[in-house]
Parts: sequence; structure tokens; C-alpha cells
Amino acid sequence: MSILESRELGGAPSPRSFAIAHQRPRNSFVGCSRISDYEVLGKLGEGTFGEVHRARSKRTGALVALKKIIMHNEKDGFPITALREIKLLKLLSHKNILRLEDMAVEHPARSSDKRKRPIMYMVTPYMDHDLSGLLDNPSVHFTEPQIKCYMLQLLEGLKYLHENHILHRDMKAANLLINNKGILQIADFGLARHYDGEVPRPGRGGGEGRRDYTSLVVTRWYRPPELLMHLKRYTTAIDMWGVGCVFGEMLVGKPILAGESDGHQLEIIFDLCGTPTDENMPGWRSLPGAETLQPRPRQGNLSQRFREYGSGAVSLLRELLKLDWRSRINAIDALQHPYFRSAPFPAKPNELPSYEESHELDRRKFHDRRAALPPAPKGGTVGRGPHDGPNASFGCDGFNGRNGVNGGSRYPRNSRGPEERVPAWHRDRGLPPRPPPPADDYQDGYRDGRDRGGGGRPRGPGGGRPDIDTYIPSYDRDPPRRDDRRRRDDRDDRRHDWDRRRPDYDDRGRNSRTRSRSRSPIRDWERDRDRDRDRDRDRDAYRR
Ligand SMILES: Nc1ncnc2c1ncn2[C@@H]1O[C@H](COP(=O)(O)OP(=O)(O)OP(=O)(O)O)[C@@H](O)[C@H]1O
Repeated sequence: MSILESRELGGAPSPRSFAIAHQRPRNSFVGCSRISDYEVLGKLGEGTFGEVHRARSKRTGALVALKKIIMHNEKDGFPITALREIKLLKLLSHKNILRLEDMAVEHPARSSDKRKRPIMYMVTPYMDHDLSGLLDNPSVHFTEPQIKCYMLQLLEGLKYLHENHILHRDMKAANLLINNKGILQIADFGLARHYDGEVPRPGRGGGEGRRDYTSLVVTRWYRPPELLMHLKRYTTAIDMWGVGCVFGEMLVGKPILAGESDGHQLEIIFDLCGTPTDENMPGWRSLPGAETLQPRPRQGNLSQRFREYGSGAVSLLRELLKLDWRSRINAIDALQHPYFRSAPFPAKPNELPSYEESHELDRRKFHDRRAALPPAPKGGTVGRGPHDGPNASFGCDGFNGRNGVNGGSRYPRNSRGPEERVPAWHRDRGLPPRPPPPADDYQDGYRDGRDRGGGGRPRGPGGGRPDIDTYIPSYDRDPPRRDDRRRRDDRDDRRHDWDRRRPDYDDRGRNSRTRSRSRSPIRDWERDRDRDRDRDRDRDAYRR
């Protein structure tokens, strides 16, 4: 039965029928090679599973990326998130989705190696950049036709995913890979899952969700308001919000909603998009995480902040960043948006410039370069923008680009004076960590069904409990990694994280500080931030 037929018979195909209907041609996936079939050339980055290396296939000569799947605890066997990613990637076949070409195995050397199990690598085509790394490069300035070209490819990839009942659930610039032929591909399916609901239809926005999933998904800066308020019956619209954040990031050259805690994240979303009302976000008051919210009324300043990028860009951004997930534009409609049909027209991929490689590990290099620039003039166009003074709020301001469409310092600044240059590693805190692997999505056959994070009746923004933030950025003084990645496949880590949280939760009744926070979760974000820092230090110590 084809995927279309199964839909016609009433509703979404099951994961199994989807898999059967959607198999890639057999010859498109080699199977399992040996690591010795590849010549390893150098490290590109560190993901949650382990390191990513550039390599060359000895058989075909093609450049590839090898993503090493580290088993942190051998007794637990193959990490479930890696299995999920492999399973989905094997099914998918689209020019804007990263293709899993092969798996490679490295057997332990017979005598010397203490390891008992082989190491597995995912083999994907080598991509020259990730979007986040590219935007970190101070010499890269996207033009409007270029941004339109990337956006069209991103929307095509997402349309394909959503039409095939897949939620990505970690849409962010770091997960969009780009090569020097101008091709953009969506990567990192570690949080993705099969989706049991209506697929988007033209003119129908995101529609209504059919069943509950964990709300502990999506890296905080790209996380939509409905997830921050713990909607569990969410839809493909959660990925569209991420597309809006990525679009804004390409325009201004840095993340546009860099919240420091879940409460603060909602606060800056309301600054940008306005406070929720029954008109712009029907039903928001009954969301579990909204019960205690008392947001200060605001109109939102999206038009003003993005005015310089033109009315077409503002209009598309407004559609993507709609508070109401039901009417948020879907990928089908976004592809038809007038923005893409007005001058300057989208570039073709092969017309785009090529750049020096920009991956996670190149980030330090770019930041060092940027730190070597002379101080920006007041209200100037290099690094800090005119809104970047000590009183600037995080994330939403300082939007002015460098010279082209985008630019500016990409990460929240500390509160030093505008003239003071601080080392790049100190200034830059990196992205918040990605969410832990979902454990309460219980219908795909191998999850444990326990609700670790947002279970029961969540009572506040950001994690199901008013005193807990879900994604805690790293504020340590060490040079940050791309996004303070957590080892999401490591069950020990998961258990420890849960254990770490529980005392906070249990202490809630005894702790006046957390009690007062639950009364006013957003206004207290500064206090959250201080506590996050303490907690983060503890966590780092714990990790060691
Ligand atoms: N095919 C590829 N070509 C080039 N670089 C790649 C490729 N795949 C991954 N990378 C680089 O390695 C980094 C980490 O990869 P990836 O995001 O897939 O790992 P992850 O374990 O899922 O990480 P995270 O937990 O941060 O999402 C990426 O940011 C990117 O810079």
C-alpha cells in the first residue's frame, strides 16, 4: 500500500506502513562498510552522539562526514536516539534532506583495545558549512536573493517531511547544512518522530493536533510559545516557528530570540510578537504553562525591528512567527508567499558564492577573527549595533546588520559598556543545550513511556514545573562549544539529570524562593538566570 493510499483509507499511516510504503531504492543505501573503507581527514564537530569527522571514501573518492556513535554506557547498547535518526534517515529521500549513505563499522583491535563492542559511524555526504557556522564567519554577508534561495530550500525540505508525517523537532541554524554548490539540507533527526495527525493543507495553517507528545523538544531559542506553555497536542507548526527564527537569523546575522531561561524566552517572544490574547492565540490561557503568567501587555515590535528588510520579509516573518499555532503558515503556503515572487528574486543555488568551510570547530576561529576587529563605532555596523548598549535586552535588539543584509554580533552580550572589547570566548555563550531525548512519546515502539520532563500537569513555563528551566545555557568561562550539547543518548546522563531536578521539585514547598517564582514566572527571569548559572556550574561539576 502506498503512503497516499493509506492516507485515503482514513488518516495517517502507521509508522510501519509509512516505512513499507516509503522505502528508498535498495541501491541508494550501501549497507555497512568498514571504517578502513574511508580515509579520515579531520574533525568537524562534536555532536550529542560523539565526534563528526571529514573523510574520503576509498571506493568512490567522495568526501563524506562520519558521525561516530559513541556508546557512553556499553551495557545500554546502541543509543536509541541514534537508532531513531538512522531509521528515519534511511526512509527519507529528498534533495533538501541530508542523506544517510552508509554505515561504517570499526572493530576493536584484537589485543590492545579494551573495548568489547565495535564503533558505528553514520556516513553522510560532506557539506561545507552549517548555517550557524556560516553566519559566524564575519566575512560572510548574505544577500536577499541568497536568503530567499536558502529559505525556499528549507521550506521544500520541511514540506516533504511534514507531508510524510515527520516532525523534525529541532529546527535551528546549526542543523541546516549548506554546501558550496548552494544546496541546503536539513540534518540531525535525533529528535524527529513520526507524526500522527493531519498533514498540512494549503490555506489551513498548522491545523489541530491529534494526540499528545512530549513538549520537551526544540532548542530553547527556536522553541515556539505553545511548547514553552506546554501544549502537548502540537503540530507541524512547531517546526515552522523554527523556520521563522532561522529566517530572522539569516536577515540580521544572529539568533533573534536568544532567551536565557524559558521564562525569559516567552518574555522576548511577547516583546517581538505581542502579548497573547484570545484573538491572536485562542485558548492560550488554558495551556498548562500559562496558568501563572501575567504578561505585561505589549503590541509587539516585529514590523519595526525588521522594517529595514522590506515589507515582504516582515510579512513572511509575521506569518511564521504567529503566536497561534493553528493559523501559523505551513510550508506549502510559505513557498507561495509573495516575498519569493518579488524583486530581488531568489538566486539559484549554483549562483551562490562559495565560502571557506564553516563548521562547529571553525567557530572559535571566526570569533577570534571578529575579536581582532577594531572596536565598533557607536551605533556602528561591525559587531555591536546601536541597540547593544548595557541596557539592551537580550536577543531581540541590536539587529542592525554589518554591511550586507545580515551581520552583527550573533550572541547575547554581557553587560559591559559598549566600547569595551572582551575576548570572543568570553563574550559568546553559545546556544542553549538541546532538549534531552523524549521519553514520553510512547507510540513508536521503543520508548519507555515515562514522562520525565513535562509529565503530569505542568505548572509553569519551561519544563513542567514552575521552578525548573528545561534548557540551561552554559555560562562558564571556557570557550563554549557550538550549543553546549548534552549527551542525549546517554541514559546515565538522563537519569542523573532527572535525579538532579527532582530535589528542586520536591523542595518547592519548602523553598520560598521557588514559591515566589511560581507566582510571577516571567518577571523573575533575572533570578532564574542567576540560579541557572549556579545550576550549570553544578552540572558541569557533576558531568566531570
Ligand atoms: N554531513 C556533514 N557534513 C559536514 N559537517 C557535518 C555533517 N554532519 C554534521 N556536521 C557537523 O558536525 C556538527 C554536529 O553534527 P550533528 O548536529 O549532526 O550532531 P548531533 O549529535 O546531532 O549534534 P546536536 O546534539 O548538537 O544536534 C554539525 O554542527 C556540523 O557542523
